[in-house]
Amino acid sequence: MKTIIQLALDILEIDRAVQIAKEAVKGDIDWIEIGTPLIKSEGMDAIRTLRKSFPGHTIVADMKIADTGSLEVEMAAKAGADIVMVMATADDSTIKDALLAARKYGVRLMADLISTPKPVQRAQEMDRIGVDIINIHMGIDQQMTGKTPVDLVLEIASKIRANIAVAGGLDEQTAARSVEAGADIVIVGGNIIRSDNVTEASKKIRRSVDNPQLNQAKKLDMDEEIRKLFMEISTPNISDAMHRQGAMKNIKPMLNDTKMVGPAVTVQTFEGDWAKTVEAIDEAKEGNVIVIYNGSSHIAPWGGLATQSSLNRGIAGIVVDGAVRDIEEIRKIGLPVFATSNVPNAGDPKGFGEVNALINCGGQKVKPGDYIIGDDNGVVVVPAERAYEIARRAKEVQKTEERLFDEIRRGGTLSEILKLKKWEKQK
Ligand SMILES: O=C([C@H](O)CO)[C@H](O)[C@H](O)COP(=O)(O)O
Repeated sequence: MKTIIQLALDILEIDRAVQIAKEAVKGDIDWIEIGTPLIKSEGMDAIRTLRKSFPGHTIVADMKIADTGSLEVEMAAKAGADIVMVMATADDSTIKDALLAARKYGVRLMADLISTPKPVQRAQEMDRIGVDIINIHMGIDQQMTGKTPVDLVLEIASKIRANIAVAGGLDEQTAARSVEAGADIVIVGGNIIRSDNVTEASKKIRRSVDNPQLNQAKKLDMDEEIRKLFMEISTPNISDAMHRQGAMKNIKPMLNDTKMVGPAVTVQTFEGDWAKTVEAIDEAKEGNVIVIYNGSSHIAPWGGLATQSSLNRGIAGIVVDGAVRDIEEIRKIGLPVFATSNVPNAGDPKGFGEVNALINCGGQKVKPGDYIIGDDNGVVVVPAERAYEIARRAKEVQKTEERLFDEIRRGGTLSEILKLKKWEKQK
């Protein structure tokens, strides 16, 4: 059986959803899902509109039914859905009643295993009850913490007869791996709908599910993946993902077109004392960012010789809450340096302070190992324990913006496209 690609329209505005679906259909997706956010935003009219716009396509309504199974299946079916989704965590009575309604109105029932405590056991129960499709699903928030549905597909596929769908941040590689593991339907949202070229993104998923053996890229370890993601995204993307936490105040790049990512080695020093700052270079490992609190914008604890030494050690960059000097040499060396100011004066190597203490830099707490990302906008710090999650969330911010840029380039303004007035806080 040909693998089915289900496009998940997790978008709030119906016009944008229809437009994105048109572009995705050109890229050969099969089923069109009205995502839960769209249903919540536009109600059953979203199903009606997509039914009318795509008469030849299978329409899936991600109702995430948790109760009153029969009533909600009936609503979605009458609005034009061919497949209706129910939560596998719902009570068996809800699932059974939803199934009866599905049979009555000639639609199929898909059970979503999202947040199910025992997914293998629950998948078997859904299968016994007679649900048509079982969706092995890691929710968008779960994905941000590194969870993926692919391994579960392999575990469940051999144990049930129902068709298997899989969802949860799928891209070309994970879609291909899911097909190899036994998925019949791959559900893709973000990696198509937030692309600035929806048709091409859909075609890529098509190619990968049709030839899954050709799409087995090497899996990166967690640190490699965090670094790769942070290199691809901007500090504004990260600030958005952190709800405006993490940006350092008054710290500016000393170079243009600069980009820096790495775990922190921290230095606490006192005005103009450059002993610990320079010793930190020898303690740091390749790829680290040295983050210094110095507290003076007039006496520099950092300059050209320290920058050259850092380059030799493979250090990724330097951040100083304080001044630096030898700016021409720093520019020539090309290593990313961020500071509050540049001045002619250096201090003395007195030896006060500490390497790898908890410090405050640019108004932000920084502990050793926290991720430091710098670019032409400034510097942000991401706590080590949230690095993967924030990198993933910031990537989603970037993808959303890329798509919006594309829509604005075609004409219109940001507030028109987002229907901003409609979403202002109601009094
Ligand atoms: O069902 C979904 C989610 O719970 C939001 O409603 C998504 O449609 C599903 O996860 C697919 O989207 P991506 O994970 O962005 O591919």
